[in-house]
Amino acid sequence: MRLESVSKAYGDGAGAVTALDDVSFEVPPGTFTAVMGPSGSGKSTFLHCLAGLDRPTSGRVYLGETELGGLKESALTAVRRTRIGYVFQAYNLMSALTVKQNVTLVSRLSNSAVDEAWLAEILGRVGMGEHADRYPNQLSGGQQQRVAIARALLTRPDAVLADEPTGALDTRSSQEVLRLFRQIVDETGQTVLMVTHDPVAASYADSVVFLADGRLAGQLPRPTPDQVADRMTHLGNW
Ligand SMILES: Nc1ncnc2c1ncn2[C@@H]1O[C@H](COP(=O)(O)OP(=O)(O)OP(=O)(O)O)[C@@H](O)[C@H]1O
Repeated sequence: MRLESVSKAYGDGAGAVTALDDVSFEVPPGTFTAVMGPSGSGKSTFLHCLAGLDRPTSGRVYLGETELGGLKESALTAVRRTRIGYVFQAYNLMSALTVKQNVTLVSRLSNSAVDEAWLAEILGRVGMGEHADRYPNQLSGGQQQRVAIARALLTRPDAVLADEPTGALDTRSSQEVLRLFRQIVDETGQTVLMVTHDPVAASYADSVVFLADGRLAGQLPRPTPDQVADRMTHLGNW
């Protein structure tokens, strides 16, 4: 995944806000990257542009060789549905559906056949194999987030993009989710990109990219929580 000179402005005239300002960045395939920066620095916009959820005002976004800006809406929807998995802070599970039904909902809505063996493997991988018939309100926050991760993995996406996936979780559940992301990268070679405010969460990544005022403000390979916290302190309020 790659951003080339991407800028994104919201609104126009005197009220315009520049959320991203000429950002170029490549997410190396098969790695775990964390995105950090002060509140309002453009982290979610960065993730949304990479994910094709938001179209940049200028610049180009590539997923592999595919330039997302060149795609018609229907083709972009297909890329979003099959090649990218999303995980959000609020797990966004349907309360009336079981774990298994939640994980397969999008496939069933698009009339795609569900590979039961693959579904079982994915549920096992996120540690939810024994809870496949439970409803979300019978699960802890960490378990619900692991269901959301299983849902993101169902189409065997090239990349999983996560916006504050541990923001609502306690320390132990956060650890489970972060270990799972680490495992996805190390064992399947998929790419994970995660926006976070938490230096400990960021330290699970191979590298941290920092944003400030919509611009790239450095990168930290093999981060430790202390190094990340130190960088963030120098970037301002967070
Ligand atoms: N839909 C929108 N309309 C107008 N302005 C927006 C919109 N989305 C984001 N912005 C503005 O763009 C800037 C960057 O926002 P963004 O959500 O990307 O930052 P962030 O780093 O993810 O913030 P936070 O850590 O608080 O979630 C902010 O000034 C924000 O107010």
